[in-house]
Amino acid sequence: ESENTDFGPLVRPAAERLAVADQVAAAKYESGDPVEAPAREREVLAEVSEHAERAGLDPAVATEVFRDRIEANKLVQRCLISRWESGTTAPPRGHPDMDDVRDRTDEINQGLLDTLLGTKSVRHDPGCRAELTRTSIRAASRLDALHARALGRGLHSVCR
Ligand SMILES: O=C(O)C(=O)C[C@]1(C(=O)O)C=C[C@@H](O)C=C1
Repeated sequence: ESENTDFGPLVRPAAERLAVADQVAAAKYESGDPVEAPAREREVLAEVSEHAERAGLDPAVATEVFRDRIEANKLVQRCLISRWESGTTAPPRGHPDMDDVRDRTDEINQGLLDTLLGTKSVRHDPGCRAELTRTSIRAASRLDALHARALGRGLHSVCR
């Protein structure tokens, strides 16, 4: 079966964004900063909205999709940090620089926006939900349970 479904380019960077959540969690675990970073969220969403507008994508739609990505990201961070705090799993030893991690997130966001534009017609197709589910199940098989769940959460509003 082909990997190359219409949603592949949308689901892959979503999974990649969640891998970055581990790094964000490690940095916050170390610094004690809260998972929630409202100023950064506003910055991300303003950027998304502006880029969407320029690309001819409904900014409200793009914002909704990215709010889900952010929620998924926070789900992973909260869960990992509580595991590390409770000693369920050993905390990471090192952590990356937060600015580097956010630069990486910006790159992924840009790629995601491009694919949102490229998947406009399939996202409006009545078969969207089924096809999206198929693609995400395949991608989730390479993830642990937490990231698989978060992947689903992050894709809530992809289908119109
Ligand atoms: O940059 C961060 O601090 C993150 O945790 C990432 C992220 C995001 O997904 O873009 C998620 C939660 C924060 O509230 C802000 C942004």
